[in-house]
Amino acid sequence: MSDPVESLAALTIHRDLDALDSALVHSLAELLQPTAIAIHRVVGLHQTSSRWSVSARLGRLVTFGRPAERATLDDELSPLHALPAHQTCLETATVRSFDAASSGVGLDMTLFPLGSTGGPVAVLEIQSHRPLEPHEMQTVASILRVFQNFWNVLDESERDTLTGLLNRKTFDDAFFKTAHALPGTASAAPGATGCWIAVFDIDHFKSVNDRFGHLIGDEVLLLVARMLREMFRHHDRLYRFGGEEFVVLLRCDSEADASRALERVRERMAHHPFPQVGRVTVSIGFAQVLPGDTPSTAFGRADKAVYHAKQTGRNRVCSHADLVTQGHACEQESAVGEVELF
Ligand SMILES: Nc1nc2c(ncn2[C@@H]2O[C@H](COP(=O)(O)OP(=O)(O)OP(=O)(O)O)[C@@H](O)[C@H]2O)c(=O)[nH]1
Repeated sequence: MSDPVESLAALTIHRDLDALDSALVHSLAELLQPTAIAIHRVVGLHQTSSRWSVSARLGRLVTFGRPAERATLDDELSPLHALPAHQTCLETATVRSFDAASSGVGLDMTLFPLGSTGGPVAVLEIQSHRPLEPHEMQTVASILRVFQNFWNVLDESERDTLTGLLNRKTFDDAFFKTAHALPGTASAAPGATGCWIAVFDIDHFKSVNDRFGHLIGDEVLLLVARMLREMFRHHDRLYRFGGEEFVVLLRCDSEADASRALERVRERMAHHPFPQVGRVTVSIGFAQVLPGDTPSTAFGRADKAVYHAKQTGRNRVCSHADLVTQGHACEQESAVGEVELF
């Protein structure tokens, strides 16, 4: 077993949550030399719609007697009950160990709950040809305590305090990661889907504050954020950019798919009875993220489209591509460096 202190030092170099999960998996793999190791995170807001998503994995992880695939779309992720031992580990927040005969995967398997401030949110799975020794279990538990504290600090720094959505500060990094993996780019993964950026702006929000007060205004912002989380897939990234403006990075196959998803959100919002306030509508502008875009060029196009939606009646979804076709905007707005970086 290599040095646990070195493992902790390697972990705490990272400032990115995805990288932190991978670093944990790598550190523990070096320490324990297991057959496979993975972190299963719970995604989705509600018990019924929650699913497992493998956020980091090393080795040939076996589930149900076959290698696990890293699924990318919500529909392809397993519901919680598909991994009953993992679900119990999560719900009881206890470490669970299985020998090769009882694990269901033909190997020894140990499951550790991973918590956040609100309770367990993930399970660390270690598969090996031998049971973990008591001193190894103790070392893993200690590393996980540091990992979780560090994860919580990073997670909090990436989120908007009112809504819990990602904050603007984290947008650029996520944008560049997405833009570098777009279909047609050198680093695109096989089967990569396109990406659209959408800007949501609540209509006449000042009048909500003026008529009902800031507390009710905040409540509206919270409800809008929750509806966005419910209506987008877990791999779509949701941001509050401040005030009543929200931004979504949306993975879709086509402009028509993006438009349909956004139209669904607009419509649901417009029909939702907001307590005390009644009807609240949003204007939405969207644009395809193109290879070579910077965060500001892509945002600038979506922002132009949302401005058009406001000018033409609000409670509308407008595409920048349509503005170009109709002569309200020009394609050159995609040129890198044309819009100032924020
Ligand atoms: N309650 C609350 N209000 C906020 C917050 N941040 C910004 N606001 C308010 O959001 C309002 C935004 O108003 P405007 O930018 O004039 O836009 P609008 O009234 O939504 O009008 P349109 O966008 O043109 O439909 C302002 O009154 C801000 O004070 C917040 O965190 N909480």
